[in-house]
Amino acid sequence: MKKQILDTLSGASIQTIDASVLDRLYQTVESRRDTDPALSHSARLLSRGKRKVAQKFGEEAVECLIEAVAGNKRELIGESADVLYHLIVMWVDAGVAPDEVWHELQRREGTSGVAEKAARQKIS
Ligand SMILES: N=c1c2ncn([C@@H]3O[C@H](COP(=O)(O)OP(=O)(O)OP(=O)(O)O)[C@@H](O)[C@H]3O)c2ncn1[C@@H]1O[C@H](COP(=O)(O)O)[C@@H](O)[C@H]1O
Repeated sequence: MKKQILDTLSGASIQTIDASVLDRLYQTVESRRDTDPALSHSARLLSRGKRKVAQKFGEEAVECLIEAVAGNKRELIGESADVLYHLIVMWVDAGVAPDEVWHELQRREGTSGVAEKAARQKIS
């Protein structure tokens, strides 16, 4: 995935980071499946099962929204990274490949959420 999603302000210079970092993170977590849980946090989480993986994602999401509501931008960035990491662990556990999510996002591109919701309400 080549789309640039984040411009990080580091000191005086702006460093552009590519969203392929998420693809690489997925590959890394996937590769940890059979690693000794003592050596890898991802392996430890995955070994604890689906419920624990989902619980950790939920906890990180709550921590993220707390920082957003408090208006703490720096903390929100850190918590967002935790959420993305734990979401990826949940994808690995569930057998969802990042490409499947990217395709879904691509499919939605250009469709206004307002129009999509209105169309759904007409059907039901
Ligand atoms: N992005 C992350 C990342 N973000 C957060 N964390 C870890 O997530 C943990 C969250 O801490 P918690 O105390 O909430 O979790 P916990 O220790 O399971 O505690 P419990 O609630 O279960 O008791 C911390 O140990 C963080 O270091 C991460 N661990 C790994 N990664 C990435 O995953 C890659 C592989 O890591 P390993 O699997 O450890 O090799 C790394 O190179 C990183 O790129």
